[in-house]
Amino acid sequence: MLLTVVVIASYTQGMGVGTGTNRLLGIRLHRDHRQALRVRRALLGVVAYLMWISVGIYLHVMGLMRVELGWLLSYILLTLITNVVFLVIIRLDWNLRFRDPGMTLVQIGFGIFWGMVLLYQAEPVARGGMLLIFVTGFFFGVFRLTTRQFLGLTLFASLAYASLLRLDWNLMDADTRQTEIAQWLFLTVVLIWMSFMGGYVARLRANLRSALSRIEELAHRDHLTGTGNRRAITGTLESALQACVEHGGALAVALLDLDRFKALNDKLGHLSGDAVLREFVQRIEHELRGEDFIQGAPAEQLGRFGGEEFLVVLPGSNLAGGRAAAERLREAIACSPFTTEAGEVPVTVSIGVAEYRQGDSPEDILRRADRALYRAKEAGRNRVEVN
Ligand SMILES: Nc1nc2c(ncn2[C@@H]2O[C@H](COP(=O)(O)OP(=O)(O)OP(=O)(O)O)[C@@H](O)[C@H]2O)c(=O)[nH]1
Repeated sequence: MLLTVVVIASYTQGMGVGTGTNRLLGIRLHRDHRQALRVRRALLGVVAYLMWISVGIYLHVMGLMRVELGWLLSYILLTLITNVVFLVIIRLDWNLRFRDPGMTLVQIGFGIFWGMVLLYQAEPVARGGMLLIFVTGFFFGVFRLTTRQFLGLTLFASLAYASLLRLDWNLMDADTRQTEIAQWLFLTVVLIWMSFMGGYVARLRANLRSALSRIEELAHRDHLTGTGNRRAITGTLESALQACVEHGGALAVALLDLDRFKALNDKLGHLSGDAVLREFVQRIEHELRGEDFIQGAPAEQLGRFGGEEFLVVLPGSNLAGGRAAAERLREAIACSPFTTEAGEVPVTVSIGVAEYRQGDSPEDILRRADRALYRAKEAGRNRVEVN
């Protein structure tokens, strides 16, 4: 009963209504998103087995199975145990040690095995219809398996069915033999076709995944300097603020603005200005190296906020720590001239620092950093001010 509830919860989640259902039932499939997906897929496998078992029960009632009820009950028990083992492996994260953590090949392999066992015990007259359901098990591989893996499974299924016919050969009359051979051929042809389709879909999926990650990369990266863009650094700031709200702790931000950059552009040209921006980012990133973790996850710590304005998020730093870090950054820029096509050029930066105060929104802390930056400019530039 519980299994059925879990299966339905996972199934409805797959249809987009499950988050609520699972929350309602107090079921959390897995703390890790990818593992939760694998649990969900394994549970969908259980649905497929339940369908298959229903077929077995129906055929038994109709007198089309060659076995007793006890055999059928043992079969049901063993297939469910197989599924529970897969679920436990995923829940305990043991699957992460395998080359394919989704265990797609193995799960389909077991599906074929158990499918064949039931097919063998069915009267030949029922097998044609059963094969229709049997091939649905292959759909689980459509998103994962390569054509070669699919063909391997096809060979396995085709040989298994051929062996089944061989075992039954002497019990069959001539008509049944003809029908069975035709069914075996159709099964093999359909599975070969599915192998190529499945491989094609898997390739499409891989292409889509790499295109998506490229788009994601582009959406978060500043084209000129290669650092995070405003969207990325704002995301970092929001996560860092959230971490402060949830776990306490300090947080400082530093708003950096290159000094008299317009004059530099006017004097040396825009291309040299661009080169300065790139070197600026390199120097700052070099200084920040090894500090880019928020709540244990890697995060973009520097981002281009506007034209020649950059934001640095300093998780764990209070105002004094933020000021010290900002001083280091200022010094890293002012310590030696920058190299451009037009020659070496001295560059300085003004920095405004603010720390997190309880109840701050991202805008609040940024507003205070901006005020401090304004004061740094007013006080003569190439300096750090805090607010
Ligand atoms: N080369 C280059 N220049 C840029 C880029 N983005 C913004 N700028 C220039 O940065 C300059 C910023 O000028 P202002 O806002 O007047 O500031 P500033 O000259 O740095 O003066 P202060 O900030 O007061 O020290 C403008 O001339 C922009 O054209 C860019 O991607 N490349």
